Amino acid sequence: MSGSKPLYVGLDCSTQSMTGVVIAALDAASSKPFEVVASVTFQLDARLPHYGTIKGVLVDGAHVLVPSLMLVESLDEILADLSRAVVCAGYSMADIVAVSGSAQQHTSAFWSATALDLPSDPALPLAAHLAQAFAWPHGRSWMDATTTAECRALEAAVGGAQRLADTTGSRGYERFTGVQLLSLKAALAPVVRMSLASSLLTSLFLGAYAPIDASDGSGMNLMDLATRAWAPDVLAALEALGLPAATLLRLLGPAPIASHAVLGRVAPYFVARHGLSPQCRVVPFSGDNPCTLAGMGLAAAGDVGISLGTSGCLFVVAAPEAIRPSAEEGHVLTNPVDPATLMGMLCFKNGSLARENVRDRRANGSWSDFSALMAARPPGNDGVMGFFYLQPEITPVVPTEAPTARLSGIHGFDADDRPIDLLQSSAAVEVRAIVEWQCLAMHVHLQQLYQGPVSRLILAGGAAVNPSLLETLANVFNAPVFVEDNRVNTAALGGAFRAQHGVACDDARTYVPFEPHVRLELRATPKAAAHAVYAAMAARFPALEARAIAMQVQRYATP
Ligand SMILES: Nc1ncnc2c1ncn2[C@@H]1O[C@H](COP(=O)(O)OP(=O)(O)O)[C@@H](O)[C@H]1O
Ligand SMILES: O=C(CO)[C@@H](O)[C@H](O)COP(=O)(O)O
Repeated sequence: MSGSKPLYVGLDCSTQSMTGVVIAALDAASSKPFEVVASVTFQLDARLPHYGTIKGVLVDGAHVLVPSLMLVESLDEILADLSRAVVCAGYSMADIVAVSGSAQQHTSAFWSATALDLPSDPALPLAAHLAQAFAWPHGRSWMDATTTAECRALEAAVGGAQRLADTTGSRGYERFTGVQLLSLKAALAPVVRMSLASSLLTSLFLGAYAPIDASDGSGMNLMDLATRAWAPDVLAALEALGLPAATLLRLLGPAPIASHAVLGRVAPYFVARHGLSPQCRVVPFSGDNPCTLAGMGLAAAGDVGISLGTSGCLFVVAAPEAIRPSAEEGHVLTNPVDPATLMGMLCFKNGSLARENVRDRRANGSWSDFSALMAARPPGNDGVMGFFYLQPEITPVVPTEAPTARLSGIHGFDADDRPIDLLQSSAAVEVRAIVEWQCLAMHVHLQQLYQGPVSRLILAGGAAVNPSLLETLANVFNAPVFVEDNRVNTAALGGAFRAQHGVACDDARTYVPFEPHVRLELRATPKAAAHAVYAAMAARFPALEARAIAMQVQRYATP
């Protein structure tokens, strides 16, 4: 039976999980602009154990990899789950007007076939049919940090880190595609085309290699932020470093496409296998952070979005004249729902997995024990501060030639800034230290990227349910904390909004403003006394962070 309302699908293929959300657009008379009719999710490790991933990735020496077929299979699986949920809700998959979605940013896949060929038999799973379609079984994860030398070489070849940032929105970053491809330059012969995780999913839906969208394209160190085409001077610099521009352009495909474009209709395979309508439109997938921004409806000046997924990412929307890409840290990306504005972003790698490390060592693997330990110490931890580089960190950029893949360590300081061993402190001290460090790092580094006021924080991601984390963020930033009130994955919801927005733009044959009408729920409010404590800690933070990093660099330099 058809539910008769138009449906839009948003998927989110993140580091550890795959999620699907279906929304129904409601008519103008309704008090709500949309309703969530289905929402399904699974963990990649548990659902697809044959790929052997741990928390969504494979580690091979210093490299962090993602099996490309796992991404393919996760699409087939989530559509099967969604189709059951949609029918249960009284709708049909044929009611879906458009699909779009989000994927972990920067993660790559390398194709070997000249054209993407989907199964003609709908009974055949996608992954079985595409088993030979990739030049290598694994692409590089966004967590791969092995390309520090390539970052510095590209920056130098372009004319400096600031020049690369001014052109592409970011200085050289290890996980970005341009430097990753540079490190692979000697091995690229069998590769016909590369996709980001986002454009891989778009390609599957279309049944043909899809262009990369401009928002995920701005996280590659390859796209000119102003023209939204592949940057000629970066291509020339890469050629000078031994990666021919012709090879690169073959791999990348055409210039990035506007994130609100409709690229075509779903391939017949999805009609026959999953019951989608042959008229169902495909709007390009984008990165999970741009989609989270869309799902939060982040628009007002002073709104700061924070995604607490595997990584921790902050973002703000700014007019181009109000935000300058920095050679120090952070990224400027295009806004997936508004071509006239940009998205400033900071990313921290030591987010959820670092907290889990402390939870497992100190709190019996239990988030409620973790919160109880937090509550056992006062805000400010009596002056104790920690720095938890359990994996090579993205922010701040380490000012050294040392490969960041090898920099790691936990560093503690007492109230007088003397080094202490946090592993020897009480469980409560270490638990509070990691949470306060993460919140302070976000606050202090955001000020480097964005100097405007912060009127509210809007949170998303798996850890946005943790009350002690939300309370600490409110107190550190001195701002109320909100979450989107549908209690579904915000990146997937943003994908569904983007599918709907793409259709509106397609129907109007022009860009139309994005109006998500998101409703937010207040979850934490700042307390003046706690904020005063954190303001004093924020003042100590830069010098202690520099000391922590210097200790790591020294450790690396000492054989
Ligand atoms: N109650 C909780 N408190 C803190 N963190 C949590 C809690 N529940 C889940 N998480 C964190 O959420 C993370 C997963 O978030 P999610 O947004 O699903 O990740 P991704 O989108 O990167 O796959 C887990 O690694 C876990 O540490
Ligand atoms: O590298 C980045 C952003 O630049 C990460 O944020 C990835 O996009 C992974 O996202 P999550 O799985 O943590 O949501």
